[in-house]
Amino acid sequence: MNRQSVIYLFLIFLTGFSCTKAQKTDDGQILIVYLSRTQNTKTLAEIIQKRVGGDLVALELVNPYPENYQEIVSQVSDELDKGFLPPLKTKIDIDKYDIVFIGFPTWAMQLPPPVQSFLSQYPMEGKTLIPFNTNAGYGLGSTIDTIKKLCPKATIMKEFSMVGGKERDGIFLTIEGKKKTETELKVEKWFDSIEILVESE
Ligand SMILES: Cc1cc2nc3c(=O)[nH]c(=O)nc-3n(C[C@H](O)[C@H](O)[C@H](O)COP(=O)(O)O)c2cc1C
Repeated sequence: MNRQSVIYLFLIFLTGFSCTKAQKTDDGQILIVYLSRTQNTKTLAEIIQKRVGGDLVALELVNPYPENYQEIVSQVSDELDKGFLPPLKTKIDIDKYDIVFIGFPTWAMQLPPPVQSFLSQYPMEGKTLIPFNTNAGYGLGSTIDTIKKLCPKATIMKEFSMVGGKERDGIFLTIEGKKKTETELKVEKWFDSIEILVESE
């Protein structure tokens, strides 16, 4: 084995080592919380959890949204106009966590009301907040700005965002098969850029 191969193997070992450390979440250090309707953001949340460990929690509402797409669009638009924060069924012992991944779809180019409820309830003071998002191709809209406003005392890291479903066009879960594998690689690159493994140790 030449010197280059030895260094390469050593780097793989190091990566594996830090990954294992990051996955030690018995102390409940990492929370991955998400809102998802057609499972794209949920799948992304699971990919993140597979990589860093931590507790995975879905945001659930006291009064769930309608199944029908037009009805949810109209209800969400109304809630956003009024600044209504829907009550959450999900309760979290937030003090247990230092690092919080927050996952959400873009809704009406804004942060979905349930995620606004969550961050209003838990403003993440002193925590590291890492946003991740799926959308129908129109991007993040004002979501990150709203997160910054709701969490002025959190350290907010660079988000991960990708195209998920297009429910309006009858396209639901798309992060599966080849696209899921590609997403895993993109998430890996994102981790390299945000150095989460270094920060979480
Ligand atoms: C009420 C509602 C509003 C939406 N508004 C937008 C939007 O403004 N921009 C966009 O790109 N996608 C929009 N979408 C599409 C979702 O962001 C996209 O399908 C996302 O991948 C869904 O994530 P999920 O599968 O985790 O629910 C909207 C979807 C819903 C249900």
